[in-house]
Amino acid sequence: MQAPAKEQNRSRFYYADDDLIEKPFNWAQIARLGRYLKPYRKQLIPVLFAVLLATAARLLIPFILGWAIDNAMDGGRPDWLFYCAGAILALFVLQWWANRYRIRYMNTIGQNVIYDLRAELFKHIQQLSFRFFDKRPAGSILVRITNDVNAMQELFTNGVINLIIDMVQLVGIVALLLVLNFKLGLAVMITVPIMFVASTTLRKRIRQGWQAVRINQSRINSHLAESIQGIRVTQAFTQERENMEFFDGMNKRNLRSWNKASALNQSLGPVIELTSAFGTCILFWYGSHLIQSGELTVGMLFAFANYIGNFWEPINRLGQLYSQLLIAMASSERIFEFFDETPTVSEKPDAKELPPVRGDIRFENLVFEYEKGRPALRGIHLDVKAGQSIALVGHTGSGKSTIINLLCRFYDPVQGRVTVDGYDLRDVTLQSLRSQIGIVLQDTFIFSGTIRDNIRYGRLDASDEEVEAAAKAVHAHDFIMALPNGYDTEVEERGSLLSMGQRQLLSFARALLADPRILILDEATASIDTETEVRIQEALKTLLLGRTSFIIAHRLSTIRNADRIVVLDHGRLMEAGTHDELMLRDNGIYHGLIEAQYRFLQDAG
Ligand SMILES: Nc1ncnc2c1ncn2[C@@H]1O[C@H](COP(=O)(O)OP(=O)(O)OP(=O)(O)O)[C@@H](O)[C@H]1O
Repeated sequence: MQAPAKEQNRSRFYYADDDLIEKPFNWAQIARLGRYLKPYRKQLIPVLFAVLLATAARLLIPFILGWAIDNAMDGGRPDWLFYCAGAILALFVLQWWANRYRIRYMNTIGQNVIYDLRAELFKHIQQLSFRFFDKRPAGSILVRITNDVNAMQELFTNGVINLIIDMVQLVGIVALLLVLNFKLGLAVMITVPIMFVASTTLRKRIRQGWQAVRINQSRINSHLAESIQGIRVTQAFTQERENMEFFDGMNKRNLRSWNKASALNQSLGPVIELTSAFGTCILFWYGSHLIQSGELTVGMLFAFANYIGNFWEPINRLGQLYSQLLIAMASSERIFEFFDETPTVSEKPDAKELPPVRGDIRFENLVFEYEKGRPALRGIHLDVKAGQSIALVGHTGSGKSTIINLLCRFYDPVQGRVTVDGYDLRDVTLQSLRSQIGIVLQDTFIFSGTIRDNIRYGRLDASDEEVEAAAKAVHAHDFIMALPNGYDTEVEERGSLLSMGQRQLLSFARALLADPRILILDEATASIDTETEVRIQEALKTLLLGRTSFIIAHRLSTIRNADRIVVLDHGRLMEAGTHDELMLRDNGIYHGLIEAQYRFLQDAG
């Protein structure tokens, strides 16, 4: 199978951190994983006890059988056979009961561990700063929370306990073999080093095979997430075929890597089986010699053969467990990498609560860069009085959103500071700051749920009356009532069933309900009809009343209505003033921008 050339040429969905799974087996990581079991110590003790009980029962059965052959059958006491059969039956029942208990409780513990892990990971990711998300596509984050956590599930429900069962069984059998007949015990164990060498060389290749599988799967998932999120763009640009080809290439590569890893994995079994057959040959050859010399009974040879059968099984399974462990190690390493990520914007230990603000805001000589050496803001100085509305204007990439990002403290400035009512943002808690800032984004985020839920997102304890009052104030009530179930209409995820203007009005209602002193508005760029424009402008007036507001403005009407217009260019504040003041500067940037917009509108008309 040849992967399409297109896919091979591209490095899309290749993440530098995929390479991380090349790291070797790591005990520190196992210990770190073990910490997740710690809260369940008490439940683990009876499970371990059940494991011991089941193993002891299992190991006793061959001994009883051997004993029965020597003493009941050979020894001429066939009546003892009845008791032996009874004992074996009792041991089987005990083994069955202990296994049932173990499986049930271990599943619960495993699921609880996964629950804890997932919850902790989600909580942690929510706290991470914007910088973290700048570096990673949403798909790769998604893969970690779903795939990598799921990969751990098998480890915690079956892996850990099987490891313990196999170890206990192995140790038990070795001890029994040596006690029953030291010489024969040693002889059959000659095969162990052979098996060890054969399986360790295979193990490395198996591990690399599974690593390749995980990388390929993670890419497929990232591509899937991106494709589904961007399906509209794909269809609009009729890129389905090329997307399919690209996906097909990834899918084939995944299939190939899976087949290879799986074949390697399965080759371990026959190696073990061959070695175990060799062990059985030694057993019968050397065992019959020992019987002839009177050092071994037939019954004990029978017991030995049984133990040997039970001996290869855990060794074989340990090999499989090892690959499972490696898969889980790779996943856990990627999960821990997230856990080790600390928010770049963090609260000081002595951060104060920002009291209810008036809304005086100062940007003092603000310098900021997203990437070193590429300043996005170069010395911004701006004084905003409480209640003023500021329109931020400038070419794309001039730094408008960056000012907002710093005001919300999504990032910290490289130089200078931002103050609200005289408080440096770095001295107050994030919660007390952000809870007093309302943000209305250009791409209004509509969650799945009802219209009412979506407005209430602004203030969760708002009553139905308050929700409706907010909707009325921003003129959203009429269109909501025209929907099939009014306020209880379910909106699809991201509000795809609502128009752009309707989504804007909903987000205004949401912001009004939250009633923040400081409001940030990223105005939608999409053109809307004049009637909606008028409605939105009226809604805006209600929304902005008495708040300090920053509007990344695109519509002329919004810009003109602002108390002050701030013009940015390449991260510098170039002009500030009212519309009339700025229009007086014939060669000014603002003057140029407005002229250009008029010309555009005239041409379009
Ligand atoms: N997350 C980021 N990582 C790296 N660079 C960024 C990031 N966000 C913005 N930039 C860069 O910072 C500069 C300012 O960007 P900003 O988003 O503030 O511009 P803007 O004026 O809001 O543009 P637009 O009107 O297109 O939204 C640009 O050069 C941009 O490329």
